[in-house]
Amino acid sequence: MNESTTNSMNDLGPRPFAYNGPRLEVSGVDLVSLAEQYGTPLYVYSADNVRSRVELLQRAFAGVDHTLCYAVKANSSLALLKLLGEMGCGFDIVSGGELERVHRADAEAQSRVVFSGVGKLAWEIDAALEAGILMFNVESEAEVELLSARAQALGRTARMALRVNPDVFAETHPYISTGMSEHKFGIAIARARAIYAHAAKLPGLEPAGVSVHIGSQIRDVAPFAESVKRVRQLIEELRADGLNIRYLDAGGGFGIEYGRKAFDPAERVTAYAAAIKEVIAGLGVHLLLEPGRFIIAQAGALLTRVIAVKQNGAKRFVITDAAMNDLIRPALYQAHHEIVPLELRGRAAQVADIVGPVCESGDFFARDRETEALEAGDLVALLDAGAYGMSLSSNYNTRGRAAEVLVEGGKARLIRRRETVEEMLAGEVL
Ligand SMILES: Cc1ncc(COP(=O)(O)O)c(C=O)c1O
Ligand SMILES: N[C@@H](CCCC[NH3+])C(=O)O
Repeated sequence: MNESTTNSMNDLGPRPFAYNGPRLEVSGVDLVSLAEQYGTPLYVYSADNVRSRVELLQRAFAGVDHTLCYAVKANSSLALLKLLGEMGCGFDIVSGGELERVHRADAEAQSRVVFSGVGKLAWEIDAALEAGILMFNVESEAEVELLSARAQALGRTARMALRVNPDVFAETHPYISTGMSEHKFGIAIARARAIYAHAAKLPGLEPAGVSVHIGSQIRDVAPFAESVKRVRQLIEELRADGLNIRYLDAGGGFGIEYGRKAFDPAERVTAYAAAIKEVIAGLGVHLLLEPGRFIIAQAGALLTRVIAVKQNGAKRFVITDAAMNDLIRPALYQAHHEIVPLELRGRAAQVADIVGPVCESGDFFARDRETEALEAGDLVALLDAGAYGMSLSSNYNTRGRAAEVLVEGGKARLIRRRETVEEMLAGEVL
Protein backbone atom coordinates (compact mmCIF):
# COMPACT_ATOMS: atom_id res chain seq x y z
CA MET A 1 0.00 0.00 0.00
CA ASN A 2 1.48 3.39 -0.89
CA GLU A 3 1.29 6.71 0.93
CA SER A 4 -1.72 7.97 -0.96
CA THR A 5 -3.90 5.18 0.36
CA THR A 6 -5.40 5.12 3.83
CA ASN A 7 -3.20 3.28 6.28
CA SER A 8 -5.58 0.53 7.34
CA MET A 9 -7.85 -1.58 5.19
CA ASN A 10 -10.55 -1.04 7.80
CA ASP A 11 -10.29 2.74 7.74
CA LEU A 12 -12.96 3.82 5.28
CA GLY A 13 -11.90 7.47 5.08
CA PRO A 14 -14.41 10.30 4.79
CA ARG A 15 -17.41 7.99 4.59
CA PRO A 16 -20.07 7.73 7.30
CA PHE A 17 -19.40 3.98 7.34
CA ALA A 18 -16.89 2.85 9.98
CA TYR A 19 -16.04 -0.25 11.97
CA ASN A 20 -16.86 -0.37 15.64
CA GLY A 21 -14.77 -3.37 16.62
CA PRO A 22 -15.66 -6.08 14.09
CA ARG A 23 -19.05 -4.58 13.10
CA LEU A 24 -19.67 -1.98 10.43
CA GLU A 25 -21.83 0.98 11.39
CA VAL A 26 -23.31 3.94 9.58
CA SER A 27 -23.32 7.10 11.68
CA GLY A 28 -23.21 4.92 14.79
CA VAL A 29 -26.02 2.54 13.74
CA ASP A 30 -25.22 -1.17 13.39
CA LEU A 31 -25.65 -2.39 9.83
CA VAL A 32 -26.07 -6.11 10.52
CA SER A 33 -29.16 -5.21 12.56
CA LEU A 34 -30.52 -3.07 9.71
CA ALA A 35 -29.94 -5.84 7.17
CA GLU A 36 -31.72 -8.30 9.44
CA GLN A 37 -34.63 -5.97 10.17
CA TYR A 38 -35.27 -4.72 6.62
CA GLY A 39 -33.81 -7.54 4.52
CA THR A 40 -31.38 -7.30 1.60
CA PRO A 41 -30.61 -5.88 -0.91
CA LEU A 42 -30.95 -2.68 1.11
CA TYR A 43 -29.81 0.86 0.43
CA VAL A 44 -28.78 2.71 3.57
CA TYR A 45 -28.04 6.45 3.71
CA SER A 46 -26.66 8.75 6.36
CA ALA A 47 -28.58 12.02 6.65
CA ASP A 48 -25.69 13.53 8.63
CA ASN A 49 -23.29 12.85 5.79
CA VAL A 50 -25.62 14.39 3.21
CA ARG A 51 -25.94 17.49 5.40
CA SER A 52 -22.24 17.79 5.96
CA ARG A 53 -21.54 17.66 2.21
CA VAL A 54 -24.11 20.37 1.55
CA GLU A 55 -22.62 22.48 4.33
CA LEU A 56 -19.14 22.03 2.87
CA LEU A 57 -20.37 23.41 -0.45
CA GLN A 58 -22.34 26.21 1.20
CA ARG A 59 -19.31 27.28 3.24
CA ALA A 60 -16.96 27.06 0.28
CA PHE A 61 -19.21 29.36 -1.76
CA ALA A 62 -20.11 31.70 1.12
CA GLY A 63 -19.63 35.27 0.01
CA VAL A 64 -20.89 34.44 -3.47
CA ASP A 65 -24.56 34.85 -4.29
CA HIS A 66 -25.38 31.22 -5.09
CA THR A 67 -27.90 28.36 -5.01
CA LEU A 68 -27.05 24.67 -4.91
CA CYS A 69 -29.44 22.96 -7.30
CA TYR A 70 -28.97 19.31 -6.32
CA ALA A 71 -29.07 17.03 -9.41
CA VAL A 72 -32.16 14.92 -8.72
CA LYS A 73 -31.05 12.15 -11.08
CA ALA A 74 -28.21 11.19 -8.72
CA ASN A 75 -30.72 9.95 -6.17
CA SER A 76 -34.33 11.00 -6.43
CA SER A 77 -35.80 9.39 -3.30
CA LEU A 78 -38.39 11.72 -1.79
CA ALA A 79 -37.06 11.69 1.76
CA LEU A 80 -33.63 12.77 0.53
CA LEU A 81 -35.11 15.54 -1.64
CA LYS A 82 -37.06 16.76 1.38
CA LEU A 83 -33.93 16.87 3.50
CA LEU A 84 -32.09 18.82 0.80
CA GLY A 85 -35.00 21.21 0.28
CA GLU A 86 -35.01 21.94 4.02
CA MET A 87 -31.35 22.91 3.74
CA GLY A 88 -32.26 25.53 1.15
CA CYS A 89 -31.16 23.55 -1.89
CA GLY A 90 -32.76 24.02 -5.25
CA PHE A 91 -32.95 21.18 -7.73
CA ASP A 92 -31.67 20.36 -11.20
CA ILE A 93 -34.28 18.23 -12.94
CA VAL A 94 -34.37 16.51 -16.32
CA SER A 95 -37.98 15.33 -16.61
CA GLY A 96 -41.58 15.97 -15.64
CA GLY A 97 -41.28 12.97 -13.33
CA GLU A 98 -38.41 14.58 -11.45
CA LEU A 99 -40.41 17.82 -11.21
CA GLU A 100 -43.26 15.89 -9.59
CA ARG A 101 -40.80 14.41 -7.10
CA VAL A 102 -39.63 17.90 -6.11
CA HIS A 103 -43.25 19.02 -5.88
CA ARG A 104 -44.11 16.18 -3.50
CA ALA A 105 -40.95 16.49 -1.42
CA ASP A 106 -40.96 20.27 -1.05
CA ALA A 107 -43.44 22.25 -3.15
CA GLU A 108 -41.83 25.57 -2.24
CA ALA A 109 -38.50 24.44 -3.64
CA GLN A 110 -40.02 24.43 -7.15
CA SER A 111 -39.05 28.10 -7.38
CA ARG A 112 -35.43 26.94 -7.10
CA VAL A 113 -35.61 24.39 -9.91
CA VAL A 114 -33.56 24.47 -13.09
CA PHE A 115 -34.72 22.21 -15.91
CA SER A 116 -31.95 20.60 -17.99
CA GLY A 117 -32.20 17.87 -20.63
CA VAL A 118 -31.71 17.46 -24.37
CA GLY A 119 -35.26 16.46 -25.25
CA LYS A 120 -37.88 18.17 -23.12
CA LEU A 121 -41.48 17.36 -24.02
CA ALA A 122 -44.31 19.88 -24.27
CA TRP A 123 -46.14 18.47 -21.24
CA GLU A 124 -42.97 18.62 -19.17
CA ILE A 125 -42.36 22.23 -20.18
CA ASP A 126 -45.99 23.09 -19.37
CA ALA A 127 -45.73 21.51 -15.91
CA ALA A 128 -42.53 23.42 -15.21
CA LEU A 129 -44.06 26.70 -16.40
CA GLU A 130 -47.08 26.14 -14.15
CA ALA A 131 -44.77 25.31 -11.24
CA GLY A 132 -42.93 28.61 -11.73
CA ILE A 133 -39.44 27.13 -11.86
CA LEU A 134 -36.35 29.31 -11.74
CA MET A 135 -34.92 28.59 -15.18
CA PHE A 136 -35.02 26.39 -18.25
CA ASN A 137 -31.62 25.28 -19.50
CA VAL A 138 -32.40 25.05 -23.19
CA GLU A 139 -30.34 22.59 -25.21
CA SER A 140 -31.31 23.15 -28.86
CA GLU A 141 -32.69 25.77 -31.22
CA ALA A 142 -35.86 23.72 -31.67
CA GLU A 143 -36.37 23.86 -27.92
CA VAL A 144 -36.07 27.66 -27.94
CA GLU A 145 -39.08 27.71 -30.30
CA LEU A 146 -41.01 25.10 -28.31
CA LEU A 147 -40.44 26.91 -25.01
CA SER A 148 -41.58 30.20 -26.50
CA ALA A 149 -44.70 28.57 -27.94
CA ARG A 150 -45.62 26.82 -24.68
CA ALA A 151 -44.98 29.94 -22.57
CA GLN A 152 -47.14 31.97 -24.91
CA ALA A 153 -49.92 29.38 -24.87
CA LEU A 154 -49.96 29.40 -21.05
CA GLY A 155 -49.57 33.17 -20.74
CA ARG A 156 -46.28 32.78 -18.89
CA THR A 157 -42.75 34.06 -19.23
CA ALA A 158 -39.99 31.45 -19.20
CA ARG A 159 -36.66 32.50 -17.75
CA MET A 160 -34.10 30.70 -19.84
CA ALA A 161 -30.44 29.96 -20.26
CA LEU A 162 -28.81 28.24 -23.17
CA ARG A 163 -26.80 25.25 -22.05
CA VAL A 164 -23.64 25.90 -23.98
CA ASN A 165 -21.18 23.26 -25.01
CA PRO A 166 -17.78 24.82 -24.30
CA ASP A 167 -15.69 22.13 -26.04
CA VAL A 168 -13.61 21.51 -22.91
CA PHE A 169 -12.02 18.12 -22.28
CA ALA A 170 -12.34 16.68 -18.79
CA GLU A 171 -10.83 13.40 -17.68
CA THR A 172 -13.63 10.97 -16.81
CA HIS A 173 -15.37 7.89 -18.19
CA PRO A 174 -16.39 8.56 -21.83
CA TYR A 175 -20.03 7.71 -21.07
CA ILE A 176 -20.29 10.57 -18.57
CA SER A 177 -18.28 13.25 -20.37
CA THR A 178 -20.60 15.86 -21.89
CA GLY A 179 -18.73 19.08 -22.67
CA MET A 180 -17.05 18.42 -26.01
CA SER A 181 -18.32 19.33 -29.44
CA GLU A 182 -18.93 15.68 -30.39
CA HIS A 183 -21.38 15.26 -27.49
CA LYS A 184 -25.14 15.58 -27.84
CA PHE A 185 -25.41 18.07 -24.99
CA GLY A 186 -25.93 21.81 -25.22
CA ILE A 187 -25.35 24.27 -28.04
CA ALA A 188 -21.90 25.07 -29.44
CA ILE A 189 -20.76 28.15 -27.55
CA ALA A 190 -19.72 29.90 -30.78
CA ARG A 191 -23.35 29.85 -31.97
CA ALA A 192 -24.89 30.93 -28.70
CA ARG A 193 -24.82 34.70 -29.21
CA ALA A 194 -26.92 34.55 -32.36
CA ILE A 195 -29.42 32.19 -30.75
CA TYR A 196 -29.77 34.45 -27.69
CA ALA A 197 -30.42 37.41 -30.00
CA HIS A 198 -33.17 35.42 -31.69
CA ALA A 199 -34.64 34.17 -28.38
CA ALA A 200 -34.77 37.72 -27.02
CA LYS A 201 -37.19 38.62 -29.80
CA LEU A 202 -39.52 35.67 -29.22
CA PRO A 203 -42.64 36.05 -27.08
CA GLY A 204 -42.72 34.38 -23.68
CA LEU A 205 -38.96 34.13 -23.26
CA GLU A 206 -36.65 35.99 -20.95
CA PRO A 207 -32.99 35.14 -21.55
CA ALA A 208 -31.64 35.40 -17.99
CA GLY A 209 -28.67 33.09 -17.71
CA VAL A 210 -26.05 30.89 -19.31
CA SER A 211 -25.48 27.31 -18.24
CA VAL A 212 -22.76 24.73 -18.77
CA HIS A 213 -22.18 21.17 -17.57
CA ILE A 214 -19.09 19.36 -18.83
CA GLY A 215 -19.59 15.90 -17.36
CA SER A 216 -19.59 13.84 -14.22
CA GLN A 217 -17.01 12.40 -11.78
CA ILE A 218 -14.46 15.07 -12.72
CA ARG A 219 -11.83 15.40 -10.02
CA ASP A 220 -9.58 17.99 -11.61
CA VAL A 221 -10.57 21.62 -11.02
CA ALA A 222 -9.02 23.04 -14.19
CA PRO A 223 -11.73 21.95 -16.69
CA PHE A 224 -14.44 23.54 -14.52
CA ALA A 225 -12.49 26.81 -14.39
CA GLU A 226 -11.88 26.73 -18.12
CA SER A 227 -15.53 26.14 -19.01
CA VAL A 228 -16.75 28.87 -16.63
CA LYS A 229 -14.17 31.23 -18.11
CA ARG A 230 -15.65 30.68 -21.56
CA VAL A 231 -19.14 31.23 -20.16
CA ARG A 232 -18.04 34.45 -18.48
CA GLN A 233 -16.83 35.78 -21.80
CA LEU A 234 -20.16 34.92 -23.41
CA ILE A 235 -22.08 36.63 -20.59
CA GLU A 236 -20.06 39.80 -21.15
CA GLU A 237 -20.86 39.67 -24.88
CA LEU A 238 -24.55 39.07 -24.23
CA ARG A 239 -24.66 41.99 -21.82
CA ALA A 240 -23.01 44.15 -24.46
CA ASP A 241 -25.85 43.03 -26.75
CA GLY A 242 -28.29 44.45 -24.21
CA LEU A 243 -29.41 41.25 -22.46
CA ASN A 244 -29.91 41.18 -18.72
CA ILE A 245 -27.96 38.01 -17.93
CA ARG A 246 -27.98 37.45 -14.16
CA TYR A 247 -27.47 33.70 -13.68
CA LEU A 248 -24.40 31.63 -14.35
CA ASP A 249 -25.15 27.93 -13.98
CA ALA A 250 -21.81 26.12 -13.68
CA GLY A 251 -23.44 22.65 -13.68
CA GLY A 252 -22.45 19.67 -11.57
CA GLY A 253 -19.89 16.96 -12.08
CA PHE A 254 -17.62 17.47 -9.10
CA GLY A 255 -16.15 14.04 -8.35
CA ILE A 256 -15.25 11.89 -5.35
CA GLU A 257 -12.78 9.04 -4.75
CA TYR A 258 -14.39 5.61 -4.98
CA GLY A 259 -11.37 3.59 -3.92
CA ARG A 260 -8.96 3.83 -1.01
CA LYS A 261 -7.07 6.89 -2.18
CA ALA A 262 -6.92 9.50 0.57
CA PHE A 263 -9.73 11.98 -0.02
CA ASP A 264 -10.50 15.12 1.93
CA PRO A 265 -13.83 16.46 0.62
CA ALA A 266 -13.37 19.79 2.45
CA GLU A 267 -10.00 20.40 0.86
CA ARG A 268 -11.26 19.42 -2.60
CA VAL A 269 -14.34 21.54 -2.43
CA THR A 270 -12.34 24.55 -1.24
CA ALA A 271 -10.07 24.27 -4.27
CA TYR A 272 -13.05 23.86 -6.59
CA ALA A 273 -14.83 26.89 -5.14
CA ALA A 274 -11.68 29.02 -5.18
CA ALA A 275 -11.15 28.31 -8.88
CA ILE A 276 -14.74 29.17 -9.80
CA LYS A 277 -14.82 32.26 -7.57
CA GLU A 278 -11.67 33.55 -9.18
CA VAL A 279 -13.11 33.21 -12.67
CA ILE A 280 -16.41 34.94 -11.86
CA ALA A 281 -14.94 37.69 -9.65
CA GLY A 282 -16.60 41.04 -10.35
CA LEU A 283 -19.05 39.58 -12.87
CA GLY A 284 -22.10 40.17 -10.66
CA VAL A 285 -24.07 36.97 -11.28
CA HIS A 286 -26.12 34.60 -9.17
CA LEU A 287 -24.14 31.37 -9.35
CA LEU A 288 -26.06 28.12 -9.74
CA LEU A 289 -24.37 24.78 -9.12
CA GLU A 290 -25.81 21.34 -9.86
CA PRO A 291 -23.90 18.87 -7.70
CA GLY A 292 -25.25 15.34 -7.39
CA ARG A 293 -22.60 12.74 -6.73
CA PHE A 294 -20.50 14.89 -4.38
CA ILE A 295 -23.48 15.30 -2.05
CA ILE A 296 -25.01 11.85 -2.08
CA ALA A 297 -22.59 9.13 -3.28
CA GLN A 298 -20.62 8.54 -0.12
CA ALA A 299 -23.64 8.91 2.16
CA GLY A 300 -25.03 5.63 0.84
CA ALA A 301 -24.17 1.93 0.67
CA LEU A 302 -25.91 -1.09 -0.77
CA LEU A 303 -26.12 -3.97 1.70
CA THR A 304 -26.33 -7.45 0.26
CA ARG A 305 -26.15 -11.02 1.50
CA VAL A 306 -24.00 -13.75 0.00
CA ILE A 307 -26.27 -16.43 -1.46
CA ALA A 308 -23.57 -18.90 -2.39
CA VAL A 309 -19.87 -19.25 -3.17
CA LYS A 310 -18.74 -21.46 -6.01
CA GLN A 311 -15.63 -22.41 -7.92
CA ASN A 312 -15.73 -22.61 -11.75
CA GLY A 313 -12.34 -23.80 -12.93
CA ALA A 314 -9.76 -21.33 -11.67
CA LYS A 315 -12.40 -18.76 -10.79
CA ARG A 316 -14.10 -18.29 -7.49
CA PHE A 317 -17.51 -16.59 -7.55
CA VAL A 318 -19.26 -14.97 -4.63
CA ILE A 319 -22.94 -14.66 -5.58
CA THR A 320 -24.89 -11.95 -3.78
CA ASP A 321 -28.60 -11.23 -3.57
CA ALA A 322 -28.00 -7.75 -5.07
CA ALA A 323 -27.36 -7.55 -8.80
CA MET A 324 -26.77 -5.18 -11.70
CA ASN A 325 -30.44 -4.21 -11.60
CA ASP A 326 -29.80 -2.75 -8.12
CA LEU A 327 -26.44 -1.10 -8.88
CA ILE A 328 -25.44 -0.94 -12.52
CA ARG A 329 -22.32 1.22 -12.25
CA PRO A 330 -19.77 -1.65 -12.36
CA ALA A 331 -21.51 -3.24 -15.37
CA LEU A 332 -22.01 0.02 -17.22
CA TYR A 333 -18.78 1.92 -16.51
CA GLN A 334 -16.54 -0.79 -15.02
CA ALA A 335 -16.83 1.41 -11.95
CA HIS A 336 -15.03 0.47 -8.77
CA HIS A 337 -16.99 0.17 -5.52
CA GLU A 338 -15.33 -0.88 -2.29
CA ILE A 339 -16.91 -4.07 -0.93
CA VAL A 340 -16.55 -4.63 2.79
CA PRO A 341 -18.00 -7.20 5.21
CA LEU A 342 -20.57 -6.00 7.74
CA GLU A 343 -18.81 -8.22 10.25
CA LEU A 344 -15.05 -8.83 10.28
CA ARG A 345 -14.40 -12.45 11.17
CA GLY A 346 -10.60 -12.59 10.93
CA ARG A 347 -10.69 -15.03 8.02
CA ALA A 348 -7.82 -15.23 5.52
CA ALA A 349 -8.05 -13.05 2.42
CA GLN A 350 -9.47 -14.56 -0.74
CA VAL A 351 -9.74 -13.40 -4.36
CA ALA A 352 -13.10 -13.80 -6.12
CA ASP A 353 -15.49 -12.25 -8.59
CA ILE A 354 -18.40 -10.77 -6.68
CA VAL A 355 -21.49 -11.16 -8.85
CA GLY A 356 -25.27 -10.94 -8.81
CA PRO A 357 -27.81 -13.60 -9.83
CA VAL A 358 -28.91 -11.83 -13.06
CA CYS A 359 -28.48 -13.72 -16.33
CA GLU A 360 -25.74 -11.55 -17.83
CA SER A 361 -21.99 -12.06 -17.67
CA GLY A 362 -21.84 -8.30 -17.18
CA ASP A 363 -23.67 -8.72 -13.88
CA PHE A 364 -20.68 -8.24 -11.60
CA PHE A 365 -19.77 -5.89 -8.79
CA ALA A 366 -16.06 -6.71 -8.77
CA ARG A 367 -13.64 -8.93 -10.63
CA ASP A 368 -10.71 -10.65 -8.96
CA ARG A 369 -11.35 -8.70 -5.79
CA GLU A 370 -9.49 -9.53 -2.61
CA THR A 371 -11.64 -9.47 0.51
CA GLU A 372 -11.75 -11.35 3.77
CA ALA A 373 -13.00 -14.79 2.63
CA LEU A 374 -16.76 -14.68 2.14
CA GLU A 375 -19.19 -17.50 2.79
CA ALA A 376 -22.88 -18.07 2.14
CA GLY A 377 -24.96 -16.02 4.55
CA ASP A 378 -22.36 -13.28 5.05
CA LEU A 379 -23.41 -9.67 4.67
CA VAL A 380 -21.37 -7.11 2.75
CA ALA A 381 -21.69 -3.43 1.88
CA LEU A 382 -20.96 -1.88 -1.49
CA LEU A 383 -19.76 1.60 -0.57
CA ASP A 384 -20.33 4.94 -2.31
CA ALA A 385 -23.58 3.67 -3.78
CA GLY A 386 -25.71 6.68 -2.80
CA ALA A 387 -25.45 8.31 -6.24
CA TYR A 388 -26.63 6.65 -9.44
CA GLY A 389 -27.44 3.48 -7.49
CA MET A 390 -31.15 3.36 -6.62
CA SER A 391 -31.97 5.99 -9.26
CA LEU A 392 -30.48 3.80 -12.02
CA SER A 393 -32.01 0.56 -10.73
CA SER A 394 -34.40 -1.47 -12.84
CA ASN A 395 -36.70 -4.47 -12.80
CA TYR A 396 -34.50 -6.54 -15.10
CA ASN A 397 -35.12 -10.26 -14.59
CA THR A 398 -38.39 -9.13 -12.90
CA ARG A 399 -36.50 -8.37 -9.74
CA GLY A 400 -38.20 -5.93 -7.42
CA ARG A 401 -36.32 -2.81 -6.47
CA ALA A 402 -34.47 -2.71 -3.16
CA ALA A 403 -35.74 -1.05 0.01
CA GLU A 404 -34.13 2.15 1.31
CA VAL A 405 -33.41 3.24 4.85
CA LEU A 406 -32.34 6.67 6.10
CA VAL A 407 -30.28 6.93 9.27
CA GLU A 408 -30.62 10.13 11.23
CA GLY A 409 -29.83 11.03 14.83
CA GLY A 410 -28.90 7.44 15.68
CA LYS A 411 -32.21 6.08 14.33
CA ALA A 412 -33.08 4.32 11.11
CA ARG A 413 -36.33 4.64 9.21
CA LEU A 414 -37.64 3.04 6.06
CA ILE A 415 -37.94 5.62 3.27
CA ARG A 416 -38.95 3.17 0.53
CA ARG A 417 -40.28 -0.30 1.01
CA ARG A 418 -39.11 -3.20 -1.07
CA GLU A 419 -40.98 -3.45 -4.37
CA THR A 420 -43.27 -6.47 -4.58
CA VAL A 421 -43.93 -8.74 -7.56
CA GLU A 422 -47.53 -7.49 -7.48
CA GLU A 423 -46.33 -3.88 -7.87
CA MET A 424 -44.03 -4.81 -10.74
CA LEU A 425 -46.89 -6.41 -12.68
CA ALA A 426 -49.56 -3.87 -11.80
CA GLY A 427 -49.48 -1.92 -15.07
CA GLU A 428 -49.56 -4.91 -17.41
CA VAL A 429 -52.51 -6.13 -19.45
CA LEU A 430 -53.04 -9.70 -20.63
C1 LIG B 1 -27.09 18.81 -16.45
C2 LIG B 1 -26.50 18.04 -15.32
N1 LIG B 1 -26.34 18.66 -14.14
C3 LIG B 1 -25.83 18.02 -13.07
C4 LIG B 1 -25.43 16.71 -13.14
C5 LIG B 1 -24.90 16.08 -11.91
O1 LIG B 1 -23.65 15.55 -12.04
P1 LIG B 1 -22.87 14.99 -10.81
O2 LIG B 1 -23.70 13.98 -10.12
O3 LIG B 1 -21.66 14.42 -11.40
O4 LIG B 1 -22.56 16.16 -9.92
C6 LIG B 1 -25.54 16.03 -14.35
C7 LIG B 1 -25.02 14.66 -14.52
O5 LIG B 1 -23.89 14.54 -15.01
C8 LIG B 1 -26.11 16.71 -15.46
O6 LIG B 1 -26.28 16.09 -16.62
N1 LIG C 1 -24.69 7.51 -14.05
C1 LIG C 1 -23.37 8.06 -14.02
C2 LIG C 1 -23.38 9.55 -13.93
C3 LIG C 1 -24.23 10.12 -14.99
C4 LIG C 1 -24.33 11.57 -14.92
C5 LIG C 1 -25.55 12.00 -15.62
N2 LIG C 1 -25.45 13.28 -16.23
C6 LIG C 1 -22.55 7.42 -12.94
O1 LIG C 1 -23.02 6.60 -12.25
O2 LIG C 1 -21.42 7.70 -12.74
